[in-house]
Amino acid sequence: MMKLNGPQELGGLLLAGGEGRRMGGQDKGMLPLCGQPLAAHVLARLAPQLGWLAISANRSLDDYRRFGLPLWTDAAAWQGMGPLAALATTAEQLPPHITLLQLAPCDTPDLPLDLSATLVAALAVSGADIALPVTPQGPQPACLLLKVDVLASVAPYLAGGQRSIRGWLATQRVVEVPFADAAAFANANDPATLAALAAGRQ
Ligand SMILES: Nc1nc2c(ncn2[C@@H]2O[C@H](COP(=O)(O)OP(=O)(O)OP(=O)(O)O)[C@@H](O)[C@H]2O)c(=O)[nH]1
Repeated sequence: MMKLNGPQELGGLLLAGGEGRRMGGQDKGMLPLCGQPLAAHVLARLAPQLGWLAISANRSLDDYRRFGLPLWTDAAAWQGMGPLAALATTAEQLPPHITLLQLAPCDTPDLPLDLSATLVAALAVSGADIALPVTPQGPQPACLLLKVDVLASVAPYLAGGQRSIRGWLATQRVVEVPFADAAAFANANDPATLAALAAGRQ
């Protein structure tokens, strides 16, 4: 069982429900990196930062269940609509004591260990509702931190025919938070990047 050492009200959601087209349709979170599934690496980076953690996945459910965390699939109404489908579903599943939610994709094994604390601090000083990490390579929307109140706006956004997480962010109060280390956000979207991450660990 994973040790969750962060503040009680700070939850996290591992986004693992994508189709992995650039990875030939494989379930990225379950691909091995140094003998462990990619998702296990991400969860190990997140758990010390958070008080609660859940997984959003649409296949390999028996494998994801082994992490011993709450697990749900995208609601039928939002299937195939991308990461916002996970958020629309999560809005209905979150325990009430969670007020802040950290997102992370299942394919970023080197996330900063101060990711959530940095984003929480930025939210507090800015008065924004969402803290968006920005590295020298650009914004990292799959790693944002949000106040759970904003989740209520996701289902209407999807119902209006839109799917883009960047488009949804444009409707929200967002503070951009710089992270200098782009490599910490490297994600194994395709076989070459996964191979490079593996080579970097040898
Ligand atoms: N729950 C859920 N998660 C998703 C969905 N689409 C993408 N994700 C997750 O969101 C994160 C970012 O998405 P991408 O990196 O584009 O992943 P992907 O869609 O599997 O990959 P490509 O098909 O190659 O674009 C990944 O961790 C995905 O697993 C979805 O429809 N539902």
